[in-house]
Amino acid sequence: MRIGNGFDVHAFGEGDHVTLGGTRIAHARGLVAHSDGDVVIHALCDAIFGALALGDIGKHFPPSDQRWRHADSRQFLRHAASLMAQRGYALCNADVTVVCESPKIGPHAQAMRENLADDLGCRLDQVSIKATTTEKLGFTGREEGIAAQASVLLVER
Ligand SMILES: Nc1ccn([C@@H]2O[C@H](COP(=O)(O)O)[C@@H](O)[C@H]2O)c(=O)n1
Ligand SMILES: C[C@@]1(CO)OP(=O)(O)OP(=O)(O)OC[C@H]1O
Repeated sequence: MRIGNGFDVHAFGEGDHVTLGGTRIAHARGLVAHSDGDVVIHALCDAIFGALALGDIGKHFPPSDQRWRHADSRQFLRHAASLMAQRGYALCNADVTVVCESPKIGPHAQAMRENLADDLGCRLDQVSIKATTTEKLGFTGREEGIAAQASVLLVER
């Protein structure tokens, strides 16, 4: 059994939507990133890479590599899932907390879980998405960006 955790932040910038957990959510601002800025998937990838002691997302998909410019982060998650399987592990469960005042995540949580379960090749009940504000405190409270934190447990196949 192996445990991993991941954390990611992206700042708000110009745009009319954010992509979280592979789900496009209309919003007054976008997220500044090399890829699509999907903090949910980036945190989840880092949790998986961490559990496998395989470094972090920037090692696998360097921000200096133009291939990942505006990339769909779901391909990062599918890659992490394939490395997990190659090394003889399967996901027991993943739990993600999204931290932002807005957008509200609740109405999109089911769609996000479905995307993540598809990419991870697991059941829906193995993937949890939660959200919290920081009660207007700190950078998320000032709506300067979105943070996500992920935990995973991997089991031998
Ligand atoms: N971006 C968010 C933030 C929160 N939620 C939901 O609201 C509940 C209350 O949030 P608090 O920060 O006041 O505890 C939280 O438990 C989530 O269900 C959300 O959907 N999107
Ligand atoms: C995802 C990558 C891809 O180049 O770039 P960003 O979209 O900027 O996201 P970050 O969370 O900073 O992780 C680093 C990179 O791997």
